[in-house]
Amino acid sequence: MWKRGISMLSSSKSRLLNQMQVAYGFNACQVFSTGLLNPAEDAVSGARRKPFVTFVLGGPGSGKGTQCTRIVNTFGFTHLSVGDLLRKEIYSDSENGSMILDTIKEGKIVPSEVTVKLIKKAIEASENNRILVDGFPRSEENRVAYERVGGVEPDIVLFFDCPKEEMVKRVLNRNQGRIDDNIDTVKERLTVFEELNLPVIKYYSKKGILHKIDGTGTEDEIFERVLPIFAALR
Ligand SMILES: Nc1ncnc2c1ncn2[C@@H]1O[C@H](COP(=O)(O)OP(=O)(O)O)[C@@H](O)[C@H]1O
Ligand SMILES: O=c1ccn([C@@H]2O[C@H](COP(=O)(O)OP(=O)(O)O)[C@@H](O)[C@H]2O)c(=O)[nH]1
Ligand SMILES: [Mg+2]
Repeated sequence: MWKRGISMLSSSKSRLLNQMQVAYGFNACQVFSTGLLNPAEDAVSGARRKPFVTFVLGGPGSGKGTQCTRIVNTFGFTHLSVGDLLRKEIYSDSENGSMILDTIKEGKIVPSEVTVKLIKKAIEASENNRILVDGFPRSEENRVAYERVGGVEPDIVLFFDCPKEEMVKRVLNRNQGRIDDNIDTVKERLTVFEELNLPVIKYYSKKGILHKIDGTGTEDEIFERVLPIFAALR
């Protein structure tokens, strides 16, 4: 399985992996053959192994999606952006489409039963056993609802810590035509983040699985802070 992943890497990514080998003393084969980041199926029994799940948290515009793309390209994870899953629902014939649209427009949180179902389905459909869940859970209620339905627990949680002013600047410059990238919605989203999402982050910190990452600086500088976290998973 890892061989297929490696063969898809472009030469620039291979270069990065080489740099990582020098910097952190490991190589791609070691990363992909580790006991933690192992193939999706047991070679002998064919049974599905528990995936290695990383939750990626941070305020709006903190750089979650950007850094997830880097992690996917370097470490072969599958990226599940929960915001993207919800946006897809809006444009499908889903009965929840207009409710989801209104909720996102207002900067509030979509009811857990909707989100949890979408995440569970996406994880189960993924043939990869290295998964990034980006942007969930956004509240303690989200977290508990997910645990209740037997969703896969995160092995680690990343938190991109970024000052509010920087997050606002990034969101207003995002330019992806998102209905929630405006000053009124972002203000509400920041309030929701502080009131409802920070307690979840605290919870994972107490559990000892949180990696708090300074989310300021260039994308490259931030990714340099992310690399050792995955390097340590050998
Ligand atoms: N380190 C950075 N410095 C400046 N802009 C960034 C940085 N990281 C991401 N961005 C830009 O900021 C915006 C928000 O980033 P994104 O990854 O979508 O954040 P999130 O998923 O946390 O909302 C995007 O337009 C992205 O290109
Ligand atoms: O678990 C989630 C993830 C997203 N959202 C909604 O989707 C919006 C956009 O989320 P996304 O993660 O795409 O935004 P980002 O933080 O990346 O800007 C949020 O403000 C919420 O309204 C939600 O309700 N639950
Ligand atoms: Mg995002």
